[in-house]
Amino acid sequence: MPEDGQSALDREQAYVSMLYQQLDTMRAYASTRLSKVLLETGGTPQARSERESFSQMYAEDLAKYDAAENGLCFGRIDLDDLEERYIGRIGVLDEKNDFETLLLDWRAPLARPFYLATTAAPDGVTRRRHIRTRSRRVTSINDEYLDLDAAESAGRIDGGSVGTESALLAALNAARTGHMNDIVETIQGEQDAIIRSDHKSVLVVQGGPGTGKTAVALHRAAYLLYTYRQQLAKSGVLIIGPNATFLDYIGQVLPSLGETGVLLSTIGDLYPGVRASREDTIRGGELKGSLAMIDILRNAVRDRQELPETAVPLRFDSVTVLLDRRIVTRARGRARSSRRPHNLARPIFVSSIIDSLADQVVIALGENVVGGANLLSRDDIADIRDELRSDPEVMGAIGRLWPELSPQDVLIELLSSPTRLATAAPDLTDDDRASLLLGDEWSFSAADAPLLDELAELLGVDDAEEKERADRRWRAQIADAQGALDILTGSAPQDLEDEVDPEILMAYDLIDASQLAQRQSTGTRLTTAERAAGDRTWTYGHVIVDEAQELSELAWRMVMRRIPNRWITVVGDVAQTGDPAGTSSWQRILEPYVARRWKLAELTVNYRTPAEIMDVAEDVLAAIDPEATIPRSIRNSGAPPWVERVDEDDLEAAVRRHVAAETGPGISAVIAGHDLRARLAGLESDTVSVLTVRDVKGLEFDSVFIVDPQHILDESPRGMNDLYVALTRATQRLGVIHSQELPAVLERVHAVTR
Ligand SMILES: Nc1ncnc2c1ncn2[C@@H]1O[C@H](COP(=O)(O)OP(=O)(O)OP(=O)(O)O)[C@@H](O)[C@H]1O
Repeated sequence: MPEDGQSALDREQAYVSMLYQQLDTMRAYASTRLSKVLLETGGTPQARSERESFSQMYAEDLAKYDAAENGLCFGRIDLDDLEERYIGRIGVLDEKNDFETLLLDWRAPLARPFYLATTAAPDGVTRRRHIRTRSRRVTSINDEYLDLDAAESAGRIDGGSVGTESALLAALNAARTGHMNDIVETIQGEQDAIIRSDHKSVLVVQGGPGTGKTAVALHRAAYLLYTYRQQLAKSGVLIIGPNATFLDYIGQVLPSLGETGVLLSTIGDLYPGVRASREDTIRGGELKGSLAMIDILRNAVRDRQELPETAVPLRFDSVTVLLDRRIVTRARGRARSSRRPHNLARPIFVSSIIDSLADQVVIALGENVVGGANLLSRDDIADIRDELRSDPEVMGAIGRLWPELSPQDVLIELLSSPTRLATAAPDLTDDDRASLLLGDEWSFSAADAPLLDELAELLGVDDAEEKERADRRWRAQIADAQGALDILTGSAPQDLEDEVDPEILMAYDLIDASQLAQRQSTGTRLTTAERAAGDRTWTYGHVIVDEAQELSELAWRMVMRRIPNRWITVVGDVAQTGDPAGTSSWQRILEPYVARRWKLAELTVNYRTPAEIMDVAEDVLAAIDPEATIPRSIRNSGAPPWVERVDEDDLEAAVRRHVAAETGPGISAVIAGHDLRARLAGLESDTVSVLTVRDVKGLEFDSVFIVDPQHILDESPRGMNDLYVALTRATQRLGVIHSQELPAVLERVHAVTR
């Protein structure tokens, strides 16, 4: 007998309530265990370290349960063998009933037909049910029948109090909040294939605006962490986004999926200890991202390996030695021919100079004292070298010729000195060099981070002393652990002392001192993401680059250093490239790293922007690339884009009027060129942002107002791409307000002037 809407709702409510009860039980268990572990004190070092890993595990479980609270269960599939599978944010098992599955984690292979089954390829699924909940209450259900028999035997496919709007359209039409939501309930087939792709090299996800590239990238991170947990928990996953606003916008998605072990960063913040706080000029940023910078930086480092203009006399003991060009040239040649990075080649330079100076001392002593030089033993000469090495004047003079350098020092000095820059970059024009110079403000821009990273490679870190200290610390830790094990063994029952019962395991049988020391030190360590963030040489298990078209060639080198296994998901749209240093071809950018061994996956449906707006955007896309195809919009909004011309003086008032007319729920953006943005900043409020195109990359708003689009075109060599990005940010409404001529590519908006 067909199930009516109300009884279907009641039935699902009963099931969902049972799942929440299970969730409460799981939560109570984790919380009790956590408090118990936290209350315990003392015990052996091993017990302490076990407690720490348990408390971390229970805390993570609790965070996962909290994240699953909203929309715990959102779907169900019925299979033709009458099996029913409920799909949700986490897996729930029935502990009292042979660990039977009550709820499948959306990432589990058995949950996959929920996303993939279609009427053409039902994959055994007869019905897919979307279950929508608010708090713990089931508010509606929406069924799709994948085979006709099942539809007919159900009598009514949709109707009554059962959901009347598909879950996908409901999600797409919802007012925006300024934070991205997860899409686990409505992942589409072409997206699912990418999220679960088992491709182990570079996977490029190319798709037009609004096709869900970012959503897919984030869900792929969650899927990979779930599927390859062992492998990725230690090395971590890095997600790179275009700017801090964007990272804030997507920041909640992974925690809502119960995943915390991911580092989100911009390129500008990827170099540890440096925060980008300055903006380059367009030409400056473009140059900084180009491969030409590698030679310039190499020259800048070589420029710091100096020869003295005239010989430097140095007083040592009773003699004077000369640090002359010949000695320094030879030492520099030796150090350079070692092909080591600057700081690591420095000891070779220093040794060579010390040897030459020691020779001079020996000769001078021979001249001063009868038979002096011959009287010196090998040990005496070694002492002379040691003394020269500890002489501040001598070491100061050597240090000025081949100083120990940090990437920050080299970059600041290069970009603040026209002379140094001219020496390092003789091939650049005067204008280009001027575009690189810092002026009065000595701070870093986003494009400086890859330069610092490049310099860190050219300079190397002479960490021999730090390593020696770490070694000493490690040996001390092992000695402590050994002591702890000795005490444990010493406290074994007396009657076992003489004849240890081979059946009774002693501490030594279970763990040796170095393992114990390791456990103790990992117990106090930071999370994987925190450790990775502070370590320039960290290599990740997987890297996801979003808005990847914006990365410069040097930024790619920086990313690739962090992922030697090349397991990368690259997400972007070459038609949206705004940065002049960005890319218009995936092959060109990836070739040096993986040749042609990368795979392309395409997304073709636009979930964000209504068809009316995409009609306008299509003309702009054709101007960027006549061959490109625009993604198909999944819905119409019924609100055609409009345009209004006003006098220059009325511009601000007109924008204010339109913004004020937005009274419904949701958020708006006013998008303008750089200078205009500053003029319009006063319009900002909780629901209105005034932004440049660079700032709106990857974001979306219910309503978008573009002000004087000609400004946007004029402002950058990639102005047309910027306009395309601006046009495709709206989920509902688009308006253009202008005082300058309207660009010809926007004629279609003209046609619908209101
Ligand atoms: N399967 C889906 N179910 C529900 N919403 C979806 C789905 N796919 C995408 N969306 C929504 O569509 C909007 C656009 O997605 P997203 O920002 O990931 O697109 P994008 O391709 O990265 O866009 P752009 O290149 O313009 O930045 C978001 O609001 C996202 O939540």
